[in-house]
Amino acid sequence: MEKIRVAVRVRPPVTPSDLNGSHWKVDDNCISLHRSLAGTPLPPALSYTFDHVFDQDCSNSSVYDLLTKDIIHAVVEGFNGTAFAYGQTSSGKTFTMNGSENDPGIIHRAVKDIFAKTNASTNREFLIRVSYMEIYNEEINDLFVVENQKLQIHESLERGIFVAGLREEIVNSAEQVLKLIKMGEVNRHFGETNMNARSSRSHTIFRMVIESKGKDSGSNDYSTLDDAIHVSVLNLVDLAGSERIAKTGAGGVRLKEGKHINKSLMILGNVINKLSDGAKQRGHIPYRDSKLTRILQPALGGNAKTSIICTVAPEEVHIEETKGTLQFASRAKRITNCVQVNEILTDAALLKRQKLEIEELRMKLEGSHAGILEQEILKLRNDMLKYELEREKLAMELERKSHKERTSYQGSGSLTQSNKGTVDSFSTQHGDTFSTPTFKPAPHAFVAKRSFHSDTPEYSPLPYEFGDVADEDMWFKMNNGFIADLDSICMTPAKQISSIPSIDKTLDCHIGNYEEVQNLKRQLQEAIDEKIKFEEQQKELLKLNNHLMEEISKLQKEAQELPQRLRESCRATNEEIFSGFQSFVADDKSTTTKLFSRTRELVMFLMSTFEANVSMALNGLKHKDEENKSISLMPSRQDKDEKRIWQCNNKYKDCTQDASWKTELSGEIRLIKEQCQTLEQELDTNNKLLESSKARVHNLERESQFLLEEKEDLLLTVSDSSKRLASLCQQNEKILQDLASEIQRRKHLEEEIRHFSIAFASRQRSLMSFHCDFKSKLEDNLKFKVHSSVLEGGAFSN
Ligand SMILES: Nc1ncnc2c1ncn2[C@@H]1O[C@H](COP(=O)(O)OP(=O)(O)OP(=O)(O)O)[C@@H](O)[C@H]1O
Repeated sequence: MEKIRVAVRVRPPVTPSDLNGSHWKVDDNCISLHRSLAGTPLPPALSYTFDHVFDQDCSNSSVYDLLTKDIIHAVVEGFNGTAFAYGQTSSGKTFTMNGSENDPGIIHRAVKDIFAKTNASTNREFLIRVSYMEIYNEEINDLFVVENQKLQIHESLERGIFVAGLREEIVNSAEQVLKLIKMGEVNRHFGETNMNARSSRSHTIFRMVIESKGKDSGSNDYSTLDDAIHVSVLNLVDLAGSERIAKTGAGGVRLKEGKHINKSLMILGNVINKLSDGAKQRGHIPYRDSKLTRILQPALGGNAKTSIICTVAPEEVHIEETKGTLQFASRAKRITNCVQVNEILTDAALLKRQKLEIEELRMKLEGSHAGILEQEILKLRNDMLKYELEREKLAMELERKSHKERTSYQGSGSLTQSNKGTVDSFSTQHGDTFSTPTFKPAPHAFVAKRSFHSDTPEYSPLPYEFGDVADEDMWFKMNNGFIADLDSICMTPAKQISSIPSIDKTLDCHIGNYEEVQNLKRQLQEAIDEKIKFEEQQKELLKLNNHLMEEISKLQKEAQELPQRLRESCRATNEEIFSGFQSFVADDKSTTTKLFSRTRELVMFLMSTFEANVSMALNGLKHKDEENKSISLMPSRQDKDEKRIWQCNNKYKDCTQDASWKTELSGEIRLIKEQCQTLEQELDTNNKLLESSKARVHNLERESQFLLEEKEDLLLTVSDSSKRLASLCQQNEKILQDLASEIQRRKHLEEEIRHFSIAFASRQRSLMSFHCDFKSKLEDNLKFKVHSSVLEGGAFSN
């Protein structure tokens, strides 16, 4: 987390006479109001502290070195950076950003510095692209290509927020960039106002995208990650200045520009206000309310190192604006950004990183569960070898003994019938003499693959019953194709092992078992890997889902706020117009006052109708045609005049009957003349007032036209937002479906792993029990042989 750096710069006074009369005092990093407006008391403790405060003697070079240089250097290292100038009109923003011939500004110095840094770098190579745009009357224009106008802002996961269609020039020297900037400046909107002979009428954003990657070292060392590509963006912004229409004397085009400038700066102020509230209280940040805040979104509370230079004018007339700028700067100071290097991993770098991760995971696994498993497998393998050796020993012993017997039988002739009977009866008693499962000689299907010799078959350890094995298919799969023909398992009549398996064969058998165990281990490892992969995928999908949910809730909130905002803006304009009227009309008894109060009523009516229409339109209701209401603007003047003439005529009739009618008549005529004159004068004034009110009505009409346009814009935004919302909902649903199916797959996989483990354990068990069986049978057999030889010995001696 990193705080936005904020500095204040005081411009030198325009006229030298103001030099000693500055109301602001700069003291180190502190600026304070030390003299109030003439005739007003000094407000208590109006003092502000910032990262830097530059007084009027400060040069652009100091501003750059102290405020921006570090950010520019960080941009070369892969961090995003933004520097912008904020302040009222004519306070010195353009001077700070662009500078002059003798004292180049921040943009010029940043460009030079970036190329000096990149050229000096020995271990990374760079690709630099530049673009230059302006936001004029809330439309984005490309300053490199005049035809590229009204560009749109888009957002994507890969590129973040970007302006579609903006020309980006690949550059390789500072001189080339400065030339391009000069070309761009020609297309920028400047205009003359009362405050500034060359006032910026648009916000400009000069952007440098710096990509870099490590120079190929040819090393295969996975511990270095130099293959990662850094992509950083530097925005150098010269904002248009806030202005009071009364001061700038703007009208026509300038007025329209001024309104757009003020509106977007007001939204910037709102964004800064919200961000300065702190993470908990801030709620929704209205970045989308203007193109400027949308483009600067990463710089305000996002992933960028940001510096703001707030420029102020020292003159007494600008005290209020200066206070406003300082308050803006104080709030901006509280904002923290979350800064990190922007890395893109190439395939090679990704491979390196993944190998490292795999290596780490393997080590972790080896250190935990896998180690235990491996040890268990080794122990089992040793036990198996031990059993095999014992079996061999017994078999050899048996063979030796039977060989001895055979030679003794051959020497002594055939057995007597009775002896034979004893042997047979023993055999019958035990079923098979050696009690080993052998195979029907004909189909010879069981354990075909594993047998090295058909006459000395090997045995596949069959589970006792399939109930022990969780899944039959899994068991067959595990058995590696050794399909058991269960019918073929039977106890054949006594069949002696003709020869003892050679040491080599036993070894082969061990190798076979070992390979099998290895194979199983590998399968197990693969299953675990796949499980981990699915878990990661699931995590990513969950992340994406959360992000989309956030977006949706943001859009919903915005859609809810729109009608309210529209209503507020209508009301504000209304109030502004009427307060203008109020100030215009001094005498509230004159005809003009009456006229204006009628006009006010009319406008109020128009505004409320407009407001109602807007809310109806926003609610999606159909506007019902209202009956035309005729409103008379003025009280009927004709009626009054007729009344007056009628009164005069009556008087005249009376007077003719009077003797002194002549004197009275002349007096009356004089009076009428005077009245006529007054009326004419009044008429004149009224005509003038009418003219001016016509002009005002015209202005009002223009205002309402603007409002209508704004309304249309807002409606368009609403419909766009709804469309986006719908598409986001669809996307979200799809992702949820994918997520569900992934979860299902994972469950299957886990189930399979479980079955596999059960089957594996059962197989181990059956192997062990087989060996125990085999061993006990051999021992029985040996005992029997010993017994029979004892018997035979007895018979012979008899
Ligand atoms: N620090 C400074 N030193 C010398 N002259 C300055 C300084 N700051 C501003 N000026 C001069 O003041 C005038 C107005 O400055 P500038 O055009 O930069 O203001 P601005 O804030 O960009 O205004 P606008 O918002 O209207 O574009 C220019 O003539 C400029 O040269």
